[in-house]
Amino acid sequence: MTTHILIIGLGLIGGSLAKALQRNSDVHVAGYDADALTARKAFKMGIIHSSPPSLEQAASEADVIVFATPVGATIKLMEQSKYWDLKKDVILTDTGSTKIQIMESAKNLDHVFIGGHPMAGSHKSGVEAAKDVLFENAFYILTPGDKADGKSLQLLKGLLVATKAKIEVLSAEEHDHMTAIVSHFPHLIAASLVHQLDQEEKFPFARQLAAGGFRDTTRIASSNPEMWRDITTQNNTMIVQQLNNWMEQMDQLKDMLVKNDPEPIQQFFSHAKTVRDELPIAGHGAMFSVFDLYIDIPDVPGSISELTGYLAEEQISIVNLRILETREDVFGILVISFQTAEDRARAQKCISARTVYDSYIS
Ligand SMILES: NC(=O)C1=CN([C@@H]2O[C@H](COP(=O)(O)OP(=O)(O)OC[C@H]3O[C@@H](n4cnc5c(N)ncnc54)[C@H](O)[C@@H]3O)[C@@H](O)[C@H]2O)C=CC1
Ligand SMILES: O=C(O)C(=O)Cc1ccc(O)cc1
Repeated sequence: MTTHILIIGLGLIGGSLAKALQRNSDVHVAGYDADALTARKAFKMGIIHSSPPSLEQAASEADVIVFATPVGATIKLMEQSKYWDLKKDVILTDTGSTKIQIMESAKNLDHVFIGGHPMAGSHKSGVEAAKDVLFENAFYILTPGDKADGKSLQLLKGLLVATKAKIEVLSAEEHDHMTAIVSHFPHLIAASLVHQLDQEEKFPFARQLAAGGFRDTTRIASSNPEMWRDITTQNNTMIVQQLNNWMEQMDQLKDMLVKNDPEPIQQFFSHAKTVRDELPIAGHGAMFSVFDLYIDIPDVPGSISELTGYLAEEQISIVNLRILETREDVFGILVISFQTAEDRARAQKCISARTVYDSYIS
């Protein structure tokens, strides 16, 4: 029997999920977006099987409904869904980055709601950025509501196997506490570092100097501002708690810097390095899994296309490609990201066999 899935919101996450869920046999994936052009694009790109004109009609035919909208819109849609004519056994779920407020809102619904958060993504948004491999090896958190039973949870988990994500069940509180630390608060710090650069008036040239470290640390400041407004206002209490801890730590850091004693300063960096270096590597417990390969390439026209050409010939797929702007001399560092460790190992072998460039894993 065909399982009818409706995805509401066809941006980066809804589009990627739609693509991945299509891998299931006997599913029909319908997609709806408030922006009609986005829905049309998603249909043309083959991301969804159908693009129904009426949300309520599509919802009434669905066995599973996924809210993949910004979390503010998700809460509004959940409220509206009370007035939709839904199937009795429908499973409602979402992809939002926050969970406490969404699960609070779910308590008012008459149907099963299982909160969801695929913990992979990027600073990009929109249907054009959707990829069926986005969630592979990433954690996919589920927070079942009080009406969810073993059967509904199993059904949803079964469909999500197609994403190749690692599914974990957590409480909404556990989820929001941990994501505040590893995801939400870092976005605020990244944005605040960029603000600090923007306020630099004496040396406007500093922007040109903003190189590797600054760019790495602030990449996520390029994320969608509306999405992060909603996340920050919903997970506000946990984020403010993080900010309080951070400010306490900054006071200690300031004291240490005013004393300017080299020993504790080195200790500060050394402890951070140890913890950072011991973080689980991508694909083995990390939130966002990409497998980066660093390649020293000469700064001459054609070197990137030469490399990517070799990888294409050996049918090794690339997820992302960037240049670390760290140097002023003749060599640059090209960072190529792969979906799996196996792809990265094959790429390294291919590069060492076919070029003279040094490649390494950080
Ligand atoms: N961007 C990321 O890296 C990640 C985002 N998330 C969460 O997933 C959700 C979606 O995020 P993205 O796909 O990145 O956003 P997006 O901005 O790429 O896509 C959101 C889509 O929802 C549509 N939309 C907005 N309001 C709507 C409404 N009322 N009805 C129907 N469609 C509506 C928009 O037109 C847009 O196409 C958010 O809740 C976000 O917190 C979760 C994991 C990662
Ligand atoms: O680009 C990045 O590294 C991200 O931070 C992506 C991201 C954004 C929101 C989430 O809820 C989960 C992952």
